[in-house]
Amino acid sequence: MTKHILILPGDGIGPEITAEALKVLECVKARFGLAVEFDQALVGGSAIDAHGVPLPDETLDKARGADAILLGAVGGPKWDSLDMAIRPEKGLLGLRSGLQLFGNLRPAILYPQLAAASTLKPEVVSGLDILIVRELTGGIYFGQPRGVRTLENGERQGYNTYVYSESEIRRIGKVAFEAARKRGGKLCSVDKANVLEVTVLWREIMQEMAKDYPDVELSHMYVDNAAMQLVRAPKQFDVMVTGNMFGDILSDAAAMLTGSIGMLPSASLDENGKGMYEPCHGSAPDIAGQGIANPLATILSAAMMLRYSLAENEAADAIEAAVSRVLDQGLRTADIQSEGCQRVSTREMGDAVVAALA
Ligand SMILES: NC(=O)C1=CN([C@@H]2O[C@H](COP(=O)(O)OP(=O)(O)OC[C@H]3O[C@@H](n4cnc5c(N)ncnc54)[C@H](O)[C@@H]3O)[C@@H](O)[C@H]2O)C=CC1
Ligand SMILES: CC(C)CC(=O)C(=O)O
Ligand SMILES: [Mg+2]
Repeated sequence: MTKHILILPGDGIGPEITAEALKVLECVKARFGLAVEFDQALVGGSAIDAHGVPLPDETLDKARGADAILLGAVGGPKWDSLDMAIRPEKGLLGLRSGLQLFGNLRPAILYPQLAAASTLKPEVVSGLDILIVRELTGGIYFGQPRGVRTLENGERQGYNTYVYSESEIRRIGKVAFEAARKRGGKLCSVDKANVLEVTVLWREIMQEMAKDYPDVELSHMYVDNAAMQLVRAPKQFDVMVTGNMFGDILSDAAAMLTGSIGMLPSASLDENGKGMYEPCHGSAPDIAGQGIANPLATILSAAMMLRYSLAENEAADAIEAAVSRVLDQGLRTADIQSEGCQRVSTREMGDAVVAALA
């Protein structure tokens, strides 16, 4: 049966990088005879410009009907960033919550060819392969009440609510424990249980769940220490599980260990394995339109999509091997450039991956 993939290019570098991922997907479709069809829709600023809203009903309907979604990135200085992303009913967060994509997998893997691009010394980072499991549809990004209010003394006050229910913690815990079981058997739960009650509950539930996973070694770490440990000795981690905001921040930090945020893919999954796949970075307005963005995080997200939502493991493996081959050839976009390597554009990088696949 034909599978339907919805591509949401978004804004800024989004259209540039998704175009390269689509070329790669078309190539594996032909090579492996995949029964997939592609459709596109607007989200973010491009949707505001066309329809006045960041998440048009048509886009949400198409997303609901698709077997998997590949997203570039949304946002930019032209649009109100809260409209774009943060208000739960809108934009990217509306898409994530509307589809119940609570399980965000963000693998931070250092390709050995990029050791020189990492911000850490080779001996600290070589062989790095960690998985950050981030809760994606709850926590402070969604908690109510939220807003800006005027106090009696006339001063304005901004407020948000950090809330997690037990069931939300359990379902992300399950994703993390299962992932740890399949990988190195180590899970570090990151919280701020010395200050925030919500994360005291988070820690308690992780401890309870650990009884069902005797093969997984569970540890706990406060988020401030976790940020420090990530840049001090990242290989101590195997799987990390944390809430929405902490995971957002820690994964950007982890990105630099791999050389660039342009290398970090992600999968956002619902309970049945339906998913949206996107690079961890944003729309990079500072480099949009210049043809210099790194498309590899999006191409690697497409590989995750084939593996997790379409069960096309061979095609996914082929894409990942092609990315590795291109790096072997010394081809680098600006963000991962190092001495002796050949600088290529976004399009040239996409073309090189396609050539490596052939
Ligand atoms: N998933 C999404 O759609 C996300 C959207 N955003 C939105 O993106 C806009 C920009 O946000 P920023 O905080 O600047 O984060 P950003 O991730 O877009 O950019 C941060 C830095 O990384 C660089 N960068 C990002 N992706 C790159 C790539 N593929 N190749 C080379 N360099 C890359 C950018 O040039 C910039 O210097 C904002 O409107 C923000 O709300 C931010 C994060 C995620
Ligand atoms: C709207 C933001 C939460 C997007 C973001 O920074 C992310 O998902 O990494
Ligand atoms: Mg982020």
